Formats: sequence, structure tokens, C-alpha cells
Amino acid sequence: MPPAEVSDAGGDGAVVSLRVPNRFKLDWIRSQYAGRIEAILTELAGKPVRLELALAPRDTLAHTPSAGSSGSAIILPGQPVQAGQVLQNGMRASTSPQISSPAPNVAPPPVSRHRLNTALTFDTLVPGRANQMARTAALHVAGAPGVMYNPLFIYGGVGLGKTHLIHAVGNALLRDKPDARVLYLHAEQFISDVVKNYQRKTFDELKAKYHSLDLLLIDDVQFFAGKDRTQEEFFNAFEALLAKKAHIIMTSDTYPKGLVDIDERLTSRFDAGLTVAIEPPELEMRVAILIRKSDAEGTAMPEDVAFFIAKNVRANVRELEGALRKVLAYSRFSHKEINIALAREALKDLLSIQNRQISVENIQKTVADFYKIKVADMYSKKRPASIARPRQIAMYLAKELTQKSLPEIGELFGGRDHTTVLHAVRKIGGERSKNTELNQQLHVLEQTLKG
Ligand SMILES: Nc1ncnc2c1ncn2[C@@H]1O[C@H](COP(=O)(O)OP(=O)(O)OP(=O)(O)O)[C@@H](O)[C@H]1O
Repeated sequence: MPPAEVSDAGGDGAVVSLRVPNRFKLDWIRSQYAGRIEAILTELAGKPVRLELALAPRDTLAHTPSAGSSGSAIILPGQPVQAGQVLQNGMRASTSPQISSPAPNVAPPPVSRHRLNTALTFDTLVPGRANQMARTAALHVAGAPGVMYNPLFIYGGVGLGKTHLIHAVGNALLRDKPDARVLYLHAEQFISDVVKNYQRKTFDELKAKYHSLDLLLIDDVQFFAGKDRTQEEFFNAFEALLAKKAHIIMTSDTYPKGLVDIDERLTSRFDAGLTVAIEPPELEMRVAILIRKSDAEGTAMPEDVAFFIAKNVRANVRELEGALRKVLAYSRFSHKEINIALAREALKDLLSIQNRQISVENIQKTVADFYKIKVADMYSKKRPASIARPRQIAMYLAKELTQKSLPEIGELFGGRDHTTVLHAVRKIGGERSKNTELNQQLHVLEQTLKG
């Protein structure tokens, strides 16, 4: 498979697949350039273009001339873009006259001494229940490195903000102490450093580089699996740094004891400071992230649209960012304002692969989220209006959007009588035609549930 290819996604869109040689570059391109690349490709192609980033298989890179030094290449769709309009390594600008923006530079980042991405700070990290512990611990380390929680081990699934968080610690420390010796690196970079120094027999250089740090931030240590020499060098660095009270922060996709093919003397040390998880973001956090990131792009995101996207894109923040980029690009491209209909259109591929079976349970959960009450209140006997009304709305939607009978719905709402459900359906249905605010809320809920 070539490093980049274009396919028609059917309908109005196209997909540009970009293969990147390693994880570090992949993350970098994704966080720094993906939005811009997608926007420019969309403008060039005259239709929505989705950028798909993936790691290139090793043999592809070795045999593809366009892989070049960065190993990245973009080929634009054939229509309406002219043949020959190929961006290689992101360096060759388009010949298209309409394009005013420069071609994005997807070359690897200029390697600063610290290798930190200055955009990834505590200010740009949205707090929430999902990252509360990890964020608090990280803030603590940034304020007083080498004192507590050493090493700090942060684990969690993909795209949940682990990399962001450790960059934030490095950036915060450097802001307070510009002379601090801080280094961020992906575990793969450590591995290749070890290999390089092993071949050149320059282990003293390796030691000098790592053992002198004040803060070592190392991402995705699960990549050390099966790399004995790397593990040994990391063990040495680890011991040297801890002995001089330098701080180490690591991330991984699993907790220390869950790591496979990594020496136990390392994994037990990983667990010796503080181990914290980052969970998938909860709904409020996803809404806040969408609104914040959209603001940062200079576009105000209506709350109902953020709710619609957040309800439908749940897996992780990276996917949420991808969905947001699509919606923003779609709105820019079509010169339409951002609303639920536009978001649904922009995300139709993504939404169609989700199971669109609307269940009463799903309605209860969505309505409870929307009105910020507990799902349990849908079945409870509580009667205050703040609870009873959302419950009636959920009953109304259950009747409208599912095939269930009134007694079945009553049963699912804590064993209520079918006349209670009928009353709710008539009441909300009747009010809907007169009350625009209620109508708008029902509209948002229906769109969200239908996806
Ligand atoms: N709480 C948050 N607030 C704002 N942006 C976030 C948050 N969490 C994650 N992100 C953003 O989501 C994207 C993915 O995050 P990041 O790369 O840090 O994830 P990760 O957990 O390191 O994933 P992986 O294990 O795949 O490397 C980044 O662009 C990051 O800035």
C-alpha cells in the first residue's frame, strides 16, 4: 500500500489516507496539522475531504520513493483537482489558483531541545471527572518536581489526553524555571536512541543525555515490550534520575502490572510513585471540549450542536476533535451556519455506522443528560416538576420514536400505569405546538436520538 491514497467516500465526500512512518509523527501531524490539511484539501477538491492518518507498514516506507525523509505524502483527488497536483512531503504547493493559504508543512516538527509542543498546556486541557486525578497529580508535579508522586504513571486508552497532559507539565515547569532540563519523548525515540548509541558504541553519550535531566516525560512505555537492551538502559536512566530527585512521568495504554514483556524490576518501579488513570470523557466534558476547541478556531459552537456531537461521538477526544473538524470544515465549505442539520450531514458516515436502534433506555438516558437529572429519576416515584417534566418528555419520545405500546412504556418507567403514559404523551404533544422553546428542545432530542 502506498503512503497516501485517495478514495471517494461515496456521496459528496472524499477520503485522503496519509501514511506516516511512526507514532510520534502521527500524533504530531494529527494535533498540529490535520485540521488545516483537511480544510485546504476540502477547498482544493471543491467537496468535503476527510483526512485519515495511519501508521505505514515498515516495508511500504522502505520501497516508496515518496516516503522521503518525513515519509508523508498527500495525493489529491483527481476531480476537480488537476492531475499532477501532488503534495509530496507536504512541501510542494498546489498550482490551484483559488488557494491562497500556503501548503501545510507536514514535515516533522523542528526539534527543540525539550521536544515539547507548546500548544499542549494546562490552559488548553479541559478538566473533567475523567482526567481529574491525573490532572491534579500532574499540576502538583509541575509545581514541585521531584518531591511527590515520583514516578508519575498515567495510563488510559487512545486519544484521552495522556500526551497532552505530560506536555502540559513540561511547559508549565519551563514557564516557571526556564533553565530546567526537560525532555519529552515517545518511547520509540528512546528505543532508536539506544539502538543508535549501541551501534556507535557511544553509551556514555546516551547516559549524559538522559541522566542529567530534571524532568523526563516519556510517552507510551508499552512500546518497550520485548526490547531488552532498551529496558536495561531505561532502568539505568530511571535509577539515576530518581536518585538525584529528578522527576519521571510516563504514559502507557495500561497500568504497570498489565504491561507485557517488560521486566518486572521495571514495572514494579513504575508503580512505586503514583499511578493514575485517564478515563474516557463524560458527556459534559465532551460538550465543554467541543465548545472550547471550536472557540479556539474562532467559531462559536451552539450548545445544542455540541450536545448532538458529544452524544454521538463518545470514544475519545481525538475522535471528538475529528468530528469537530469535519463540522467546521463543512460549514466553511458550504457557507452555512452550524446547526444540528449541518452537523448531521457532515458526520453522516460516522453516524450511519452506529447502531441507530432507538430504545426506551437510550431515550431515558439522553433526556436525563439533556435536563441534567439522574437516569434513575426516570423510574423513580419522585414528583418535583424538575424531574416529572423530563420524565413526561421521555415518555412522549418513547411513544413517538419506538414501537412500544403504552403499557410497555409504563412498565419501563418504573411500572407506571398506561394512563400515566397517555397523559404525558397528550400533554407534551399538545404543548409542543404552542411552546417554541419546548419544541426546540424536543427537536434537539429527536435529532440526537436519530443521529
Ligand atoms: N481534556 C482535554 N482537553 C482538550 N484537549 C484534549 C483533552 N484530552 C485530549 N485532548 C486532545 O485530544 C487529542 C488526543 O490527545 P492525546 O494525544 O494527548 O491522547 P493520548 O491519550 O496520548 O493518546 P495515544 O495513546 O493515542 O497517544 C490531542 O489533540 C489533545 O490535545
